[in-house]
Amino acid sequence: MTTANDAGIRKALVIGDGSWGTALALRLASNSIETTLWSAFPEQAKRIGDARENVKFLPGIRFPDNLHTSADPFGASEGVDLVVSVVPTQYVAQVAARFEDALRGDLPIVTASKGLEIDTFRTPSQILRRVLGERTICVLTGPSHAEEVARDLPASVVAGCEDEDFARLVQTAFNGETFRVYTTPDGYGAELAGALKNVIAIAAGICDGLGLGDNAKSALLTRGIVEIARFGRARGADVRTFFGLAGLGDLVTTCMSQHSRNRAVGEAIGRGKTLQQVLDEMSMVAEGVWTTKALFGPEANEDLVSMPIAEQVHAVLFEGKDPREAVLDLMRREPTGEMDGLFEGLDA
Ligand SMILES: NC(=O)c1ccc[n+]([C@@H]2O[C@H](COP(=O)([O-])OP(=O)(O)OC[C@H]3O[C@@H](n4cnc5c(N)ncnc54)[C@H](O)[C@@H]3O)[C@@H](O)[C@H]2O)c1
Ligand SMILES: O=P(O)(O)OC[C@H](O)CO
Repeated sequence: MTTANDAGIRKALVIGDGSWGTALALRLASNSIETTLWSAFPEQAKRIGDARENVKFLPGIRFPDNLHTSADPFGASEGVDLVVSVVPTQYVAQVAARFEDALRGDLPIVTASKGLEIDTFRTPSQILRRVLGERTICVLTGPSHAEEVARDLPASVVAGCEDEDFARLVQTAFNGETFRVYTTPDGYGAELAGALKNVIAIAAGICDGLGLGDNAKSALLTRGIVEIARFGRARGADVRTFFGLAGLGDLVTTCMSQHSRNRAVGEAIGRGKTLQQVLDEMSMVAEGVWTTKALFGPEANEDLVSMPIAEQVHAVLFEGKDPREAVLDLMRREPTGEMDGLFEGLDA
């Protein structure tokens, strides 16, 4: 099997020192790539470097010798073969701007953020292209909680890029015995699926918080995937992507996992907390909150297809609707066909 070094990847930069950036940096380092984990905050870069562990966002995992830390965009970018952006979506633009002069013009980028920019409805890839200029971008996404990946528990993800050579390079860079990477040309669909599943995960958490049982949660997941796939199709994504690792796979993990921040936000709200109370208690990001907002912002509404679950999540999070009322409103809707409009006109 071709190794990352055989494929010419010897030095990597991971932008973003959260739990997922750290887990991905560890993954690259374990594939014998000299890796730098870049932090937006110098004191945090120093703290991680001194402790040889990301005590704040991924405690308990010791850094190997080939994993370095930095808060300097120029030093961190020097001589790198691979750049990975893992910044919470609302900060991608401002962080990318700090790398504008440091990253040479044609260097492709991997993005592993899962969200949508609130005011613009841009995906992380679109934000990166806008700030750093037109270039090849590969989306790395799928069911992958950092806490498990960092402990080398088996996981599978997908590397999505129209440039299939780059998707294969990314596959080689990250692939390993406990981390199996597939490729797909539908990077846009994979990125949309990864963002939208978080909205459904908040709804799943609300279900948990209200104690609605397993039938309700299964129904929610199944209707959730139909809903986000329909939206993806309307936006030009390949509907099949939503039934792969980036969509269904990640939806199941996020809706079921005790690690999921999005599910946890929903659960706390289902138990009676307000969104503000929940966010005040969190140091990590729950992207679904902002993606829900983006879905109902001016840039998304234009071709918003029917998204009944997302609509109710939006009403609960941002309009103070009682979650029990939201569930009732979902159940009282006019009965419809199960897959209406989803696969019409597609080849068998
Ligand atoms: N955690 C996971 O298991 C996981 C898995 C897959 C994808 N993701 C995605 O990865 C992205 C990063 O999430 P995470 O879980 O690594 O983060 P995190 O919640 O663990 O940590 C928060 C991150 O935000 C950064 N941050 C806070 N304020 C900032 C600011 N003003 N400017 C720039 N950065 C700031 C922090 O430095 C830190 O890197 C998200 O889009 C998330 O959806 C996370
Ligand atoms: O903890 P969450 O809810 O942000 O989910 C993290 C990942 O997207 C799971 O694949």
